[in-house]
Amino acid sequence: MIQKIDNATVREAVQQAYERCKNETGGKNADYIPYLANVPSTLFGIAACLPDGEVIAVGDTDYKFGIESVSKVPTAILAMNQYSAQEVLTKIGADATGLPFNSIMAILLENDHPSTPLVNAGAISACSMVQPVGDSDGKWKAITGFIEGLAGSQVEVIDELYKSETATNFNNKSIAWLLKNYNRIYDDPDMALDIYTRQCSIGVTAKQLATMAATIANGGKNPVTKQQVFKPELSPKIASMMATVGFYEHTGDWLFTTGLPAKTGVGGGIMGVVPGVMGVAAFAPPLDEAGNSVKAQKALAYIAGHLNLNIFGTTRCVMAEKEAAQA
Ligand SMILES: NC(=O)CC[C@H](N)C(=O)O
Repeated sequence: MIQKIDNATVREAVQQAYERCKNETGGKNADYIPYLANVPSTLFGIAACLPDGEVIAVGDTDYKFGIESVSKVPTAILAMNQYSAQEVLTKIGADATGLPFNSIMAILLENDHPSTPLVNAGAISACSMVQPVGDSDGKWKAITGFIEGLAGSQVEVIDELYKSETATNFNNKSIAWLLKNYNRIYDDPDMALDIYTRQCSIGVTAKQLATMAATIANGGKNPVTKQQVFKPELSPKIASMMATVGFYEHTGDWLFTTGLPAKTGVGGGIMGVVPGVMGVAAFAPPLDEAGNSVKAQKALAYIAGHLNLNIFGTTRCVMAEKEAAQA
């Protein structure tokens, strides 16, 4: 069955989600990265980006927060776009770990395999793959340029966050060197780790995350700038990775509840992709024990349920305007 929705229905759902969730007090800011502990816990914003380029935004959607693990998504797409989906599958993998994002045990259990670019190990490996190999500045330009293409606007590193992460990323150092031991780092390990740490420290707004998600949902074509950012065939590849591991050890619960491929970050952001339909995002710093924003999960779960966005559902949601424009 097809269910047509229009921009006004989405606006209403976003507003309702905001009202329903704004007083939610569960969770706690990440504190293993000192900067994140000090971000105001009451910040809350929701955004959706539609195929015609309209960005719906309610709450603190212009606040720049640390993108953190949501950055694993653009870098995974970039690596697939530069090489191929198959090569990323062979060199990194696409398996859910069912374990925390920074798990060393997952690498050992997967028999030397980073498993997926959407956990720390695979993300550091993906950073090592990004071309030009051996050129830190060139890699950084490729990554930030790619994120800007997806978001349709500029991004920059939050310096204080980058310093804070660099001073405390001992576990990630172990991951980078363990992967080097297994020949799963395809450039200098310290450089790959630095690129990873820097990409996690990029500041983004909920509006930018929603636009990034919409570009993925729209087959790599940014609905705001109309620029084709990556090969269309990579959209289902990245959406499947987000669906299988986007919430780490809570991924099954999330997917069961919402049916929405999405990716979280310990900065409090969540980016959700509704393939062929739209991008949604929410931001609120307090996290659950797996490192996923409590309020942002509630808000997006409400929107997904209300608009029938479940990709496993028997009712397929489509934008009415889009259909009319195509007719
Ligand atoms: N889940 C996350 O957002 C983790 C990102 C963080 N920079 C880390 O590597 O620990």
